[in-house]
Amino acid sequence: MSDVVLVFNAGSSSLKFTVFQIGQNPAIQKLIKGRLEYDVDTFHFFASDQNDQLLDRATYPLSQKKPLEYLLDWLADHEQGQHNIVGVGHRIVHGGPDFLAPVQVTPEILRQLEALTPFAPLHQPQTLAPVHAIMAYRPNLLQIACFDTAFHRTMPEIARLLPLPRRYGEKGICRYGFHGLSYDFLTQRLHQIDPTLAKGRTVLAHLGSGASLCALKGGKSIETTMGFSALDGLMMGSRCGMIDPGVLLYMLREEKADWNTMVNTLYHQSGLLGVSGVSSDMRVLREHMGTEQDPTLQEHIQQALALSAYRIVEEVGALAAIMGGLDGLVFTAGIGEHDALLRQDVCLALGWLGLKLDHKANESHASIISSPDSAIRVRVEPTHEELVICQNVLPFVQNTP
Ligand SMILES: Nc1ncnc2c1ncn2[C@@H]1O[C@H](COP(=O)(O)OP(=O)(O)O)[C@@H](O)[C@H]1O
Ligand SMILES: CC(=O)OP(=O)(O)O
Ligand SMILES: [Mg+2]
Repeated sequence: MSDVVLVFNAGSSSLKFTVFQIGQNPAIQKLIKGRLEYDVDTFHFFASDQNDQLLDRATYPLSQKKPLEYLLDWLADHEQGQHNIVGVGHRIVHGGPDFLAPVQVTPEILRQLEALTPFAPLHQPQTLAPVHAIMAYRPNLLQIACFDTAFHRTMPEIARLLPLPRRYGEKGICRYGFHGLSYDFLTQRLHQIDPTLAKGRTVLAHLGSGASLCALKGGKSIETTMGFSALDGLMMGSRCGMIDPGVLLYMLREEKADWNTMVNTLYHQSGLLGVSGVSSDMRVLREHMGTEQDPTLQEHIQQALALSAYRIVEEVGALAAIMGGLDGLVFTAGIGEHDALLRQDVCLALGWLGLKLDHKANESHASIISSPDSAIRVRVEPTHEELVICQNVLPFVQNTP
């Protein structure tokens, strides 16, 4: 029987899970990887083995089965006494001002994490759901919470402050930053493959359904585009990103918008979806670009794609200014890893900084996509938040080899 760690990575568009075998050589080895995706009234389940071969897939109406219960039952069936789960690691989106490192979840800690829900009203319940499910299913299992906010604990005080009356800061209303598990992975990876970028002035670009940039200087986060909430910064799949607060005041006063309407508009109806009127999903937009017959829709899709790249360029410039220059740019997550056209739009617009794109390398999603004489090295690196979570669980597991 082998010892395994189960990792949950709950995001806005899916719940990813990985089963890692822990041992000596290698210390961490992926055994099973899978995800749950949600539609309006159905969920889809996928699982693959260590060689990425499909093990199982299923679709059920949400009225018939609860997705997390289905996943835990599937894992129990699949385990069949082969694996001993020694710990469960979770991506928790918000650690607030106090949780700056991974922590073992107890009922009291869980209450404290739930109390942070007003800071991340959509993400916090999503990322805590697997914790609740495991507590109900196997209450004695070791559970470790790993925080998206923790990597940004190195941001200077000035980057954390919001220019609001002091009483807001005293309530924890300040800038935190997110996607920290992904940035932690990329930083570790850069130390292995490109120490110059790991130690230099590098922008890490996590471009998925949620998207943000991190200014990494000397191996530490000194600034990031998300702030108090995961709504700030870049334009995203269905989130607006940074927006003039005057627009919110207009919605409140002129449209008499209530909290639900505001949340729905800003989190679910904006971004790529809002501007294109077609989809929040980059792949769908790229497909439509080639086939859309309606000229107005064509134009709207084009504008959504252009605005998305424009906002990235704007924010890379801002982070370069904060770091006093730019040595590297690293693209990651669903869009960053796979969408060569967006990378091209961003890199061409940054040509004034001396960035030179190697078009062939970019089109083939090579690891380095800048040309050798570029002043800025541009890389494409798959992220692996689950691995960082597993690493964080190991010190808590007693008798770890
Ligand atoms: N081959 C691809 N080309 C373009 N975009 C892609 C591709 N694969 C995934 N994406 C985009 O990546 C985004 C999802 O990124 P991901 O990192 O998986 O998000 P999350 O972790 O937030 O669920 C979606 O917009 C999706 O369309
Ligand atoms: C913090 C955040 O935006 O997460 P996700 O990308 O999973 O939505
Ligand atoms: Mg993600």
